[in-house]
Amino acid sequence: MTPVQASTIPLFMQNKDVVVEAVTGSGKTLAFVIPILERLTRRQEKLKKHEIGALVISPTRELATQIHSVFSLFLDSQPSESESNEDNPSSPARRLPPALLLVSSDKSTPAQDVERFLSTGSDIVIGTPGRVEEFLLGKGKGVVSAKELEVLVLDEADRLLDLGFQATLTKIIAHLPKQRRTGLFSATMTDADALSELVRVGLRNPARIVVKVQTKRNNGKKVSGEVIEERRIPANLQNLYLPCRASEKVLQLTRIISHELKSNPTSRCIVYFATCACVDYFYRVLSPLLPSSVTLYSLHGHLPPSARSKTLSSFAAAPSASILLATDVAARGLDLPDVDVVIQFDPPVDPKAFSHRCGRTARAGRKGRAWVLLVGREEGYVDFMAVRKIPMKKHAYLTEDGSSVAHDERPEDPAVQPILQQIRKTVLTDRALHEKATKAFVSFVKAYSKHEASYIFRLKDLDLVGLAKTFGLLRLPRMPELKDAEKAGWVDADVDWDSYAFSDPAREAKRLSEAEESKSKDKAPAKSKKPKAKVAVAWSEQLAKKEGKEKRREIKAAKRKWLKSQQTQEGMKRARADSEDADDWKELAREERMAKKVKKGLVEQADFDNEFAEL
Ligand SMILES: Nc1ncnc2c1ncn2[C@@H]1O[C@H](COP(=O)(O)OP(=O)(O)OP(=O)(O)O)[C@@H](O)[C@H]1O
Repeated sequence: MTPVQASTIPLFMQNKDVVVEAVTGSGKTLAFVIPILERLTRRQEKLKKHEIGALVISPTRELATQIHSVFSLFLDSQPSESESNEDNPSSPARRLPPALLLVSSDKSTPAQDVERFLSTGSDIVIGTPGRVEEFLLGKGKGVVSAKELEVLVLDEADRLLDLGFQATLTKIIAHLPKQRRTGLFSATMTDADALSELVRVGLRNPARIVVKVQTKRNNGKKVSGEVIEERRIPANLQNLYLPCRASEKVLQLTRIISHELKSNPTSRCIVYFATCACVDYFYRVLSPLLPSSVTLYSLHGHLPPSARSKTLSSFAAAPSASILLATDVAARGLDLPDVDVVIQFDPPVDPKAFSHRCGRTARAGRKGRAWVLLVGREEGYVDFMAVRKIPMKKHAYLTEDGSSVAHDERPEDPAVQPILQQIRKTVLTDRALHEKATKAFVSFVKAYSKHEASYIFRLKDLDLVGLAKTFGLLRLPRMPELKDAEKAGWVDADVDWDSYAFSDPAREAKRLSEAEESKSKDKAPAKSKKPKAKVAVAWSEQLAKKEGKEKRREIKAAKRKWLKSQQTQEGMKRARADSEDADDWKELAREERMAKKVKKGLVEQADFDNEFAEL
């Protein structure tokens, strides 16, 4: 057993509630899987077909799926009931039915989940909060019985609570019997978290298990020469930060990858980006910048569930040099085999995610290396993390020939321009890439403004022009943050915007017909540019119009109020951030289009104000 298993399993078996904090990759999953199996196989009475005996809730579908497969390893290899009795007639152990997985998927609806449950009679249920709620209190209400439930486990408990699932969890817990064992597991159950959340999730007199990692560190000063350092990351993890300019981030990313591949040509690596749009974009433009042996994969929350599952299994099975570009959807819990390197293009918005991201490597005693790129005053993050017992070591800037130089006082790397040209060359092959680039850039800036360590990550310090270079933008997007920014060193790409085409024929045809339409509108007699003459409107119609406007205003106000109330649930806000980004983006584009029409006199200012003043 690993240390966390040796300390947790006996306590969980002895009717103790547990709160377990142990570093990533230390074996927490088996620390609850084994007691659950032990308890259920040793029950005096077999559970009835509609009864469940154990429930495991996890924050993401990927993680729930992984936990389900760990249970399946045991459940699929049980001897048949007659076999086990022949071997050991006195053994009370009984055969358990397959475990049930409840996650959102494009293959199964909540109603089908209940049907599956009734056909298999599962004793163990694993799922994400929404689907579990639906199973116990929605479609499965009155069908599924939790009366005999013995164990509840909340895996990545701090994340579940951060994500704003409190209300859902409270409802689920209220539905479970009080005589049960509850376990909270995570690598980041800090004291404050644990204590405040314990009450909420209804643990009773829990045992707190904290497995610490201690390493010997030579401080070079004392005579004894060695001090013991406590850290919240695995002992075999080499945790590095690399300072560079904003304009050099992609360059350094590619050089780190090449550097790693040089020492291990079959390296597997995960690169974390801030948003789904960034993953989507860099997945399309990074390939030509990397050695041809590398295969890229992308994983983020906007991909359909089936695509996410397929990517994960292909990456896990990939025989050689493979790189997974991901958002924090892949930060926690995933036990991907032999990941050697983790690179963070940018530290995560939630500082807790930092150690989880790093922890996808150096698992179960294996070695691993994690890198994070830091720009300017972001170096303050190193001290910020050190206080949280996550030490980092500085790595010098990587040069073209693979050697490294000190970052301080260094002029911008001359390779920035060639790499910018190379990315632009790729972007120019498809107009859709230009859209993706702009969207990724804007989403990055928005995500940056949401960093929880806001005194380190300040929007006003962000070198937007440098960043635009690293993203390989063709031109700077129109956004308020860039209005007063210093533009020295920026040159728009030389693009013929009229002929710059989408590679998708349908999109290109649409673009051309729209361009044609707007050309013919421009050629139309000037009368179309004149403001529309006011037509006398009956007072009843005016009233109806006014009422309509008021109603719309009310709806918007209610929407704003609702949004505000949601924003109080910090985590939920973050979870939605990406999709909101997309909506905001659309809304901004619409606003810009209408503003142009106002300028041309095609739309009245009052109508514009009515539409957008409240946004
Ligand atoms: N006793 C053991 N001996 C050897 N390997 C083990 C043992 N227990 C677990 N492992 C392996 O260690 C790896 C990490 O385990 P697990 O995924 O449970 O870590 P974790 O602590 O939950 O990590 P995270 O916090 O990242 O979720 C897995 O591949 C697992 O199979």
